[in-house]
Amino acid sequence: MTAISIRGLVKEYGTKRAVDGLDLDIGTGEVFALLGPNGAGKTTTVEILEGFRTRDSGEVSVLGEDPEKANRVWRNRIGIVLQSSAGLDLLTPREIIASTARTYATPRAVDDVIAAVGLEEKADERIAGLSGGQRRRLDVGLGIVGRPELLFLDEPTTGFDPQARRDFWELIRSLAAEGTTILLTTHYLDEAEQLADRVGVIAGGQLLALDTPANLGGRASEEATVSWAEGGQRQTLRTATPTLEVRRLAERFSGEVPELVVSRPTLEDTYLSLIAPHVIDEGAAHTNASQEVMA
Ligand SMILES: Nc1ncnc2c1ncn2[C@@H]1O[C@H](COP(=O)(O)OP(=O)(O)OP(=O)(O)O)[C@@H](O)[C@H]1O
Repeated sequence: MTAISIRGLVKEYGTKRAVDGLDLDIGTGEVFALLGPNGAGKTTTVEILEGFRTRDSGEVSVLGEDPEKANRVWRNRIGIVLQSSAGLDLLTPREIIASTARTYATPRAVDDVIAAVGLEEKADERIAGLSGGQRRRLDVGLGIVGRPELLFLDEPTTGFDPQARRDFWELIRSLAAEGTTILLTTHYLDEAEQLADRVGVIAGGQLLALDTPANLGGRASEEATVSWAEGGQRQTLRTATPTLEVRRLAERFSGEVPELVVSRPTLEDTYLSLIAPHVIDEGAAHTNASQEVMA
């Protein structure tokens, strides 16, 4: 079952090709993360899927309909997280969630939405008094109140503190467990790794890579780096068999290997090397932070 199907999608702004022949299928119930540098074409693609922008060519099907021709019934089956609470400072979260709920045939209970986005303590206070992260949670609440089959989340956790991000990830996991299909754009690689079944990397309006977070760009089969301290220096070797190397080291040291670290390329390393040829700011593309796994 396919929730979203895209074939040969093209969108131009004047002479600028923002989306350049994109093909992509997203399955029903899948959590899919669209990654890419600024200007890659993510928002354009997502807004075409939401029916907010027209395309120049290509075929698009979202929940079985062409978004350009879709009606209100279709719109009620999708959830979009917008800056919906902006300009509503005098209302409370409970009031705006309740009034939004009334526009749907089978909405979630207002208290359930408030609890799902962790706004119990702020539910009856004016929106003017909410922090940036709390407003964003309210926006997410408004996006899920209609029990959408498909939820679009555009950079959902920008401005969240670390605990709020983790709470939000739990919310997304519970929505996914209920069978909601989720299309997420994010600049946080850890968010994609935590949430997504698959990730797609786009740059210049084209799909560069499509895989599970663990396998993206052949990451799972990349060599590991083993390093340790010896003779007052840091020793490093790259190997396809890190367990064997660690065992050899353990035998040589007769036990604990000093300051042993085994690391593999992180999703961020792989992502940055995929997009490097497409990014003008070369310096930013050569960061090489490796995830360290203590063996
Ligand atoms: N309304 C518009 N008019 C003209 N050009 C546009 C318009 N919207 C987007 N673009 C251009 O199209 C390209 C893709 O933009 P888009 O917003 O889809 O990228 P993005 O991947 O969402 O970027 P970001 O991560 O910065 O949000 C960019 O070069 C952008 O300048």
